[in-house]
Amino acid sequence: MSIQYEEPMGSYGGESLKDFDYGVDEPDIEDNSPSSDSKPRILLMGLRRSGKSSIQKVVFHKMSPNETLFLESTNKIYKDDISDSSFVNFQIWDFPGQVDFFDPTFDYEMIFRGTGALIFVIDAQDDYVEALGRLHLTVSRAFRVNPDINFEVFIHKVDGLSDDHKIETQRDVHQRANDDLADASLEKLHLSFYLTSIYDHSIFEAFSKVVQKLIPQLPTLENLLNIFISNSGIEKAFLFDVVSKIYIATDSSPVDMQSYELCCDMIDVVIDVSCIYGLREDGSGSAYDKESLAIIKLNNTTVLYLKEVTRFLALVCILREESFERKGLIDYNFHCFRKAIQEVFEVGNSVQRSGFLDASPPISSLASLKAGTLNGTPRNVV
Ligand SMILES: Nc1nc2c(ncn2[C@@H]2O[C@H](COP(=O)(O)OP(=O)(O)OP(=O)(O)O)[C@@H](O)[C@H]2O)c(=O)[nH]1
Repeated sequence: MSIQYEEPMGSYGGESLKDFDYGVDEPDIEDNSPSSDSKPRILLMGLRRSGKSSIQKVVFHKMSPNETLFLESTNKIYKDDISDSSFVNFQIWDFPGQVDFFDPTFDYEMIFRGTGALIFVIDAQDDYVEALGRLHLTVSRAFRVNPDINFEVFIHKVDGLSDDHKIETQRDVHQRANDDLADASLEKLHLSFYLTSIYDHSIFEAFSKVVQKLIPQLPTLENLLNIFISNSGIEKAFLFDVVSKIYIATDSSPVDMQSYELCCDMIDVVIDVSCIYGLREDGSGSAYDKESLAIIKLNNTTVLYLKEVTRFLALVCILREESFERKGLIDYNFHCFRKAIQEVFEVGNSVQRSGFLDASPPISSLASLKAGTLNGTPRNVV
């Protein structure tokens, strides 16, 4: 395997990678600023010790899974503002395991009204009968307050289960949870199930899917990625949020876990090397900036290609070595792709300011992206 850096990369402002994260925990749920109201809210709920805080720390704060063994029990709602990127712009609320809906000081109506997704975490290594009862109580209450919430169930800690046991557990949880909903005449309430563990990439994959459902621009992003890869001879492309390694969009070909893991590993390698060798003498600079770019050639004729798209997003592509010979074309198409993404941001920001969310495709950049085709000479179409 050879790693090639075409441009030097800086550092995350002199901090070690672990110190670089989205924000700080605020042990306070009172925040009535208009900006925080407009951000989608993701709730992490579930029984005590099911793994909620571990998920939040591993995905968004670079905590290593082993360190979660020492996490103390959460006793307040922790609000985490993930707002440094325009696309991944939300808050995560980590609930203590023992939330009591009958406690008059717990204003669940207010909380559910502003919620985009509710993640209910079930410990698959434990007896989950009590968790299923709690899941039913939680989602039925939330659904009555806000039927637009996406309900996501993480069947968590599956690292301790055999493959057969995983599938059996998922089937059983799915069946029982939906039977409970049917008994309560709540068939319209849709639950999505994921098998997760903090010890592998499954938690990042699951979180990616949860976050994607909250991105109104998703169809536009997918469309742009489809056009980009088909005109550039690329097999698979992911648009990554670099810090969390959540992929916020990919082209419409199926995602296989190995490709996703490979791309995640590439981001880790690039950022780690950049943190160590990319700093200026005085320690200033950034590990990820607009010059960030890396090419990794694997020994099976596959090339991994990473390029900066915005301050927080990177495009990571998987392609064959022979397609990479047309690097000029790929770079030209990438240039158009990046421009289109910037237009999506601009549209997103302006409609958000006017209080209306829509995702119209940025026509001009799409046109020029189509213009640089695999077999032709890149040219500009206005
Ligand atoms: N094996 C395994 N253990 C996990 C996983 N995720 C979390 N844990 C462990 O589960 C324990 C409880 O994790 P926490 O994140 O504190 O659980 P919590 O749901 O936030 O707990 P409360 O704050 O009490 O509600 C810790 O010892 C974690 O190391 C996982 O995917 N696999």
